[in-house]
Amino acid sequence: MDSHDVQSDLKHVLYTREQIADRIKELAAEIDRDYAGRDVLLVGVLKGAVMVMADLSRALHSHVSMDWMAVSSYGSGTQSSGVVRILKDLETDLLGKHVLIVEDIIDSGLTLSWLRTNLESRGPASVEICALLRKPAASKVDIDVKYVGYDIPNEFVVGYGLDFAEKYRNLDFIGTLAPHVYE
Ligand SMILES: O=P(O)(O)OC[C@H]1O[C@H](OP(=O)(O)OP(=O)(O)O)[C@H](O)[C@@H]1O
Ligand code: HPA
Ligand SMILES: [Mg+2]
Repeated sequence: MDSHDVQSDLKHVLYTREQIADRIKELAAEIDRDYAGRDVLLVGVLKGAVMVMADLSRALHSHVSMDWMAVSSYGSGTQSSGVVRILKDLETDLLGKHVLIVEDIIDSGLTLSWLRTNLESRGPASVEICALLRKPAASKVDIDVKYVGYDIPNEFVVGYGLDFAEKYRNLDFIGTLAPHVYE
């Protein structure tokens, strides 16, 4: 195949679309149980969390609203800069709301640690986190994450919303990137 063949950029598949769908249904069942009788505001973190948000929200039976925030700490590299910038803020007033932050991945944890503190300062009734992936070995800060899909090894992953230099977000599975792509 030519140099645009996506498969040749990947080392291996970590989770298939079926595995992701099953895990998201399990997380949704937990969330429905925990938030029974309460309205939830899902806050999706653009752009990585788009796929998780779309599938998780449709697997939930609770009443939910959705809003979006865009923050950036990575630019086009594979290492977090640690400097978080708000690129787009929420449109919703968080006062008295039960907020559930929806993320694709916790890597260093710097993005979510900063975001949680930021949202907690806006007077919500509660703030919890749901992240599909977490890399325990890469953690630079302790964060209390209530819902985690999978703990994964410390390798750069792409697909299902996750990018490398804005590519691969549209893959319907999660895979690890072959080193030749970023070295
Ligand atoms: O735990 P951390 O080390 O902070 O990394 C995790 C964050 O980095 C990625 O987003 P990025 O800033 O690349 O933006 P994107 O979602 O638009 O890809 C990812 O979607 C998380 O938001
Ligand atoms: O492993 C990753 N892949 C894609 N985006 C990311 N942002 C933080 N970690 C990652
Ligand atoms: Mg990214």
